[in-house]
Amino acid sequence: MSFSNQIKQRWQQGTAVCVGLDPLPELFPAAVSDIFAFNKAIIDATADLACCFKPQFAHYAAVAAEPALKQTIAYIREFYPSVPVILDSKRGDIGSTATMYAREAFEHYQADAVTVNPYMGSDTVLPFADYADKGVIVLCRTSNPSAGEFQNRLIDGEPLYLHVARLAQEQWNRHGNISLVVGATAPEEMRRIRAVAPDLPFLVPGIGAQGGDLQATVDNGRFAGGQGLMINSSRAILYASSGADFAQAARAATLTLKNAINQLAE
Ligand SMILES: O=c1ccn([C@@H]2O[C@H](COP(=O)(O)O)[C@@H](O)[C@H]2O)c(=O)[nH]1
Repeated sequence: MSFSNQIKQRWQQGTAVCVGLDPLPELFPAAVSDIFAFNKAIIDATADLACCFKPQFAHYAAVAAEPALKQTIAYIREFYPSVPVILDSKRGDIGSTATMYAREAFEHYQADAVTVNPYMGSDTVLPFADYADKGVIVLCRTSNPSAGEFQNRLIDGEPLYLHVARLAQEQWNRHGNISLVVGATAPEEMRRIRAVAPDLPFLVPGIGAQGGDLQATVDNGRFAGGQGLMINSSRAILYASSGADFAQAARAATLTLKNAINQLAE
């Protein structure tokens, strides 16, 4: 099944929570031996509540744990095949290299979707978008404090992030597989992006540890008919407890977020 249909199915099952898998071994409880063991416990505790999982690439590459990343994705695909995996690697490069990055995400790691940095232009996005069944999640308006330095700069009277949203909606979405990254920390920008891209799903980081506004995210980000959001939380779920009960605490944090989103969407 395509990434787009997998996500729609998870929305219909009542969840919009993206569980971020950002392992920080220094925060692991003493009894946890390695990254895969930590991820497996989190995945087993949250899969039925999750719309998708999002491992962030640098958290693995920085500690030479690419095999644990591959093992994590393979585990989700084998035991929870209805929950898609977004590889958050924010790739972007000239076309020939972008083709290799697309192979890395979709063929080597077997991810269902990947985050892509579009700020080098269309030819950096299209090699990913050519994988029609895979999701391509384009950075549009990011959640970090300095995001506006470039992304909010006006070009022809409109902020740069809106040009990205329009290209995504009108030119890159030939296979219906494009989504946008829109940070929860920028609710007004989110409202403007939704007006330009009425039917592109949003991956929304910034809830939880970054203090984004959940009510504004739901109000400004969802489709006119509801749904449309993959709301990520990483540290607030993974490190909800540093004790032996970390997996149960992660489940409780995921359930709280899922219920809060559903309540706010009513
Ligand atoms: O604009 C962006 C794009 C990606 N991220 C990533 O999302 C998670 C957020 O983690 P929290 O612990 O929930 O803050 C992390 O992997 C970032 O690399 C983002 O935060 N903002």
